[in-house]
Amino acid sequence: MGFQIKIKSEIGKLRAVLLKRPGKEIENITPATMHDLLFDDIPYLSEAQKEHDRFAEILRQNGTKVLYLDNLITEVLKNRNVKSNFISQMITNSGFTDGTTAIFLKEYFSNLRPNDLVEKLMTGLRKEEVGGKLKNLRGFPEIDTDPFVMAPMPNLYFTRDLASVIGQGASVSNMTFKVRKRETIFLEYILAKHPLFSEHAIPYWHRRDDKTQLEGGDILVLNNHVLAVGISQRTSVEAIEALADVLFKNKSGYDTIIALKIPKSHAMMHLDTVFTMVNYDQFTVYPDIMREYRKMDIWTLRSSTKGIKYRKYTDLQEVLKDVLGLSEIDLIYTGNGDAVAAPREQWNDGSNTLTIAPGEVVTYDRNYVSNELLRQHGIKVHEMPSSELSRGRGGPRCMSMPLQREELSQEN
Ligand SMILES: NC(=[NH2+])NCCC[C@H](N)C(=O)O
Repeated sequence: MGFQIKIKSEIGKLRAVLLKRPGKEIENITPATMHDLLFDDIPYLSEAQKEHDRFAEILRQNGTKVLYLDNLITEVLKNRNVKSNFISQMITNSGFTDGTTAIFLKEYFSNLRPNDLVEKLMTGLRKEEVGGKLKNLRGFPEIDTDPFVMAPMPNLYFTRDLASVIGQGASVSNMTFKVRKRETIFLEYILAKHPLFSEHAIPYWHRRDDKTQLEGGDILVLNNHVLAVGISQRTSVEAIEALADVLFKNKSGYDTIIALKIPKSHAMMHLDTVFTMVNYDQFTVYPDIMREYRKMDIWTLRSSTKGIKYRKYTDLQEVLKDVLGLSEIDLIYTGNGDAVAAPREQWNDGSNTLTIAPGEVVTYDRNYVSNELLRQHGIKVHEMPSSELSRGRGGPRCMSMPLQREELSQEN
């Protein structure tokens, strides 16, 4: 029943994807915490779930196998030893390295069935749920203003950021912000222990405890040997160097990285919020990332016998042509580059397309200017509802982690 993870492009027909349906963790966002939790508003959960279910349905209708993160981790945790190690890791990573709270939490979580354990960890653990039983200072409600002993993980529905499949290997992220750091533990256990994946040994290009900071939203697998990686709020230049080193020295198939510097801001936290690939020679791009016509800071890192070779570019179109060996590149601007529509639609992830086959994408319906433009450029657009999910600052690409795509017959 095992299958091999394999991603050799951004656009090959999407065969299998990992999603997380938003759950009760969303209801544990408050005005006081939303900023730290990386939200700009509090989504209405039941609508967000309906929107997400429609997303999954569009994917299934188009031949994609949809796997859910919570189901997979629940299956993994049926093994008692694995469950015990997993609980310890979650507790340590929640800041309880030792002492009576850690001991209490270990026992508390060990007594939960795998599905309840998963739900509780994702939703967060309230003081009042354990207060009476937690017989130390932490158990007193007055000890601080935080209602949680363990914080919720509302960003889990952005599965993209937790890991990326590159070729036939995986890069598990080291998340920038504390509130997202524990999310990757789920991924690490799923990839290492779930029977679906454990049949084929997975090479790792990056791991969650690697020192360098890297998130999946910054990685685009352009073809079978070229990656684009954002130098961003979430991915450091050191991480890109380390990734290049591992990919180039191992049999990854990857010999070229395009590193693109993007603004370090919340609206553009990852490369995929401003740049995605939708066809062999077509890309969406948010024009404001360019200083002037097509200009930005871009470097290529190429594998050579003397180590990594660097080249600086300033023209996005030129670097894409060079590296992909194409004579023309079609850049499709978010909001048609309009002074108002472009930033408005970028804010709601108008550039964050999930490509499900060459020239075929899933987008948010609210970005109607960008969607219309994509259609004018010959792209087939499947629109999904987006009032609530968009409040988390992520679109269809952020909400999906591709596990397997069909290889392209005509590799560029
Ligand atoms: N791949 C992406 N663009 N993901 C969007 C993540 C949004 C999330 N609220 C965060 O700030 O982390």
